[in-house]
Amino acid sequence: MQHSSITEAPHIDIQDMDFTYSARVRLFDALRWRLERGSITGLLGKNGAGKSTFLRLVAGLLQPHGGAIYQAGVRPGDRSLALLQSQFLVPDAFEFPARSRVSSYVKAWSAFYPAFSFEKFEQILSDFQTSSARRFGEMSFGQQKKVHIAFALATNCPLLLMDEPTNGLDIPSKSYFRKILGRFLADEQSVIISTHQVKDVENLIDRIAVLEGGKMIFDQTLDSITQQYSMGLSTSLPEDALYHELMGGGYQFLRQRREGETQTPMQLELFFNAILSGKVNLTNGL
Ligand SMILES: Nc1ncnc2c1ncn2[C@@H]1O[C@H](COP(=O)(O)OP(=O)(O)OP(=O)(O)O)[C@@H](O)[C@H]1O
Repeated sequence: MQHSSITEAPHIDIQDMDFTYSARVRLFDALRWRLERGSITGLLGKNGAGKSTFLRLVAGLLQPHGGAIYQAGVRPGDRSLALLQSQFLVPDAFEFPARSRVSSYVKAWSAFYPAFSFEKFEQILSDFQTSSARRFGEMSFGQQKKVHIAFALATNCPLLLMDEPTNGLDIPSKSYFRKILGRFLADEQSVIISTHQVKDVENLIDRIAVLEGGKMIFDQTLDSITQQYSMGLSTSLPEDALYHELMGGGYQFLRQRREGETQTPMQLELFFNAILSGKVNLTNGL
């Protein structure tokens, strides 16, 4: 059902969405998911789980074949001007015009985004040690990706969708990426970052959503996960471990948090592997 008030509607509301690229393979099957405003969500899933497709559906670049998607109460597939001005997708693959200078490209395209901040754009590019005086044709893929990320943040759109944004970034730039998002996002903005490189989004995201087998099989905030579960390293395997991995001479384990026990830090990769192992019945938050 379409929401009557845009401000009351969840930021994203996906109702029994089906999607398929071919008659043989159904990629999403009655997928349900809701996202309230103001979080940085890590959209996790194995290669081919459908993360890029999911972001394109949320952005309205693809249409669901069954069910419905609402973004702030409206269907993104209708591509209304108000919706296009309120979201920005950083795709995994892109091509900028090689002969254009970054500055002239940004001047032209920023006109579509009423809240665009040139100051923010220049600041982020400078933090990334990249200059808007350069032509795209002279820049590496990673440098062009930095322009895309800087542009996305400078739009000040309420919804930012980023498909594997750290692909192509070197190690210092990955760390800058995390700092920049922490520094330049407003509280009410929502960001969805898809990745299969879980470590890249550690200490950045505040919730995780996991795509697997055509559904969103898990969605919870990191805080609620660490309230329920303890993660750590031990030379002997705790009896109550729900999941473990061998690590050096010991075990990296996940178990239910015991009463009164201090919360342990989130170990994203371990937790993601535990979800995908299918061996543990974690509270999925859905
Ligand atoms: N345009 C297309 N036509 C047909 N099949 C496609 C198309 N795009 C993607 N697929 C298939 O849909 C599935 C999901 O692809 P998608 O790129 O959305 O996954 P992903 O989770 O983003 O993968 P990765 O982590 O490898 O980037 C894959 O099996 C892929 O082969």
